[in-house]
Parts: sequence; structure tokens; C-alpha cells
Amino acid sequence: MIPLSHCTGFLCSTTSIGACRNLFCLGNRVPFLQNRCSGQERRPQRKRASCYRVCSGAVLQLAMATDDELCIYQTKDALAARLSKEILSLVQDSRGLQASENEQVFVVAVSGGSMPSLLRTALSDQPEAMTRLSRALWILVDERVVPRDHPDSNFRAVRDALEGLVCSERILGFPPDSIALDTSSIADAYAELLRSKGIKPENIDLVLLGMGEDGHTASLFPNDEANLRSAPEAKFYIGIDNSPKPPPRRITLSMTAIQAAKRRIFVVTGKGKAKALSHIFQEGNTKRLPAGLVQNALWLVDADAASEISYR
Ligand SMILES: O=C(O)[C@H](O)[C@@H](O)[C@H](O)[C@H](O)COP(=O)(O)O
Repeated sequence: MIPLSHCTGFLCSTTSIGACRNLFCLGNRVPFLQNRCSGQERRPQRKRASCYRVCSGAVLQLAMATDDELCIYQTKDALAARLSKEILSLVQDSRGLQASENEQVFVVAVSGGSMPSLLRTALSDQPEAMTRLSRALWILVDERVVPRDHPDSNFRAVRDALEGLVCSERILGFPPDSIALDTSSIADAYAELLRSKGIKPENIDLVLLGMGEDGHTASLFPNDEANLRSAPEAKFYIGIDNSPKPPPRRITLSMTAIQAAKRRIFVVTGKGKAKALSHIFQEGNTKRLPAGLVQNALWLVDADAASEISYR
């Protein structure tokens, strides 16, 4: 349990939910509501969480004993604003990768899917953040094995979404000449390229993760047990040949590398994610959905994605 002193707000009863700006629930993955007065715990029930909409504009925060934090936003813009605040504070606090004696570089790993455009929303009109990020290096959480100009390329998605904000030379994709190799060799070539720039899993400052409707994250998919375990000897990037989400050939940060990074932030939006999210946060992730296996992450989600998380 998180010590109560760490919490700045409590939910005493569901009737007071509308008045609360910050609500903290305690528990291990499955959030419990704690009655401040009696200390009594109550398990959430699978009821519709219409109460979230009562706290219009408010943030519902669930702090878990695992050090995960789940923050629910009413709108994508509010979520993007929190993301930009988080990034700014990480860049301010980070000592960064020591690229040379006088140069510190912040390293961000970005997912594909909706992440690049959300990141653009988060970083647009943020001159302070962009000044601080001007020396950052942007790497890919995962990449589809396609040429860089292919519509499926995550490199292209990140480059196009951040055009005008980030210089394309500072976005690192896998070496184009490795594309003809098998996925495992492409993954090794990418890891080697990053290592040649001093980037190792443990000096990635921030990993920005999405989650698919099936609970996958990066290109780590459900039931791929061999790749879902964290292991000290695991590789930096791994090759995937049978991704259920097309295209099938991909490379991805390994679970171990994701876990080794300094900070993990999930961004999850849309009703399509509601079941997986509720499974992870309310049912203890018994199905071992990959996103739910990532530890110590900040989850920024919208009300649609959180619509199946409910409380008594
Ligand atoms: O390249 C990819 O396929 C991704 O990196 C993948 O893991 C993505 O982040 C999720 O599928 C969520 O995608 P959405 O944000 O588009 O739902």
C-alpha cells in the first residue's frame, strides 16, 4: 500500500466524486477505494463509470502500489497538455546522455500508431520544451520492416508529425541497408547503431508507449511468452516475424529494455482500448497483456479508454 501521506486527495464515498478534483485509489494494480474515515477498503465493481464525466475537466488519478499511475482526462487536448508538462519536467530534470564532454542529450523512444500526432499536439506551441529538446535524439520504440518512405514506416510517421519541430537527422531509424536482412539481424543492426551513439536501454530518458486493443505494446503481442519476459541477458531490440497487426515483420524494443529505461509513459485513447485497460487495472492482468506487464509507468488515458473502469 502507498502510505496515505503520499496522497493528496481521497474518495470517501461515490457521492462525493463530483466534488473531487484529484482522486487517488490505492491497491495493487486493481485499485481499491479507501475510506478516509474508517480506513475500510472497497473493491471496484464493473459498473459504468459515468461518475468520471461528473468531474468535468478534472483529472482522476489512480496511484497504484506498483508505482504505476493512471490519469484519466476528459479530452485529448487535456491529455496532450499533461504529456507536454511531463516531457518538459523530464527534460529539465534529466542530466541526459553524455554525448561529449560538453553535450548532454535527452533520448526519447517514440511508438507508432497515434503517438506521433499526439506528440505533435503536445509539443506544438511549447517553445520552452522545444528549446530544451533541440539536442534530443528520437529513437523508435518499434518499427515495421519497410522502407522509410513507406506509409507504414514509423520513422516516416515520427518525422512527418514532428516536421518543423524536430530536425529529421535527430530521428534515428534502423540502418536502411539492413532492410534485406532477417528481422533479428535488423534489430541487432539498429541496436548497434544506437550503441555507437552512446544509447543503451538504461540511458533512454523516456519511452512513449501506446497500447493496442488486444493489449499489445511496442511490437510485443499477447501470448508471445518468449518475448514478454524480462531477462537481464535480453537483447536491446528484437525481431518479430508474425505480428498480428500488419505488417508482420517488425523490430521492437525488448520488454527488458523498456523496463530498463528511466521513464515510461503510456498514452491510450479511444473506446476500443477500454476492455484491455479495465482488464489490466481492474482484473489484475490475469491474461498477461503485454502493456500490463510493463511496470512503473505513467498511464495517460482519455475517458473513453477508461470507460470500463468503475467503482462502487
Ligand atoms: O507501430 C506500432 O504498431 C506501434 O508502436 C504500436 O504498439 C502502437 O503504439 C499501438 O498499436 C497503439 O496504436 P494506436 O495508438 O494507433 O492505437
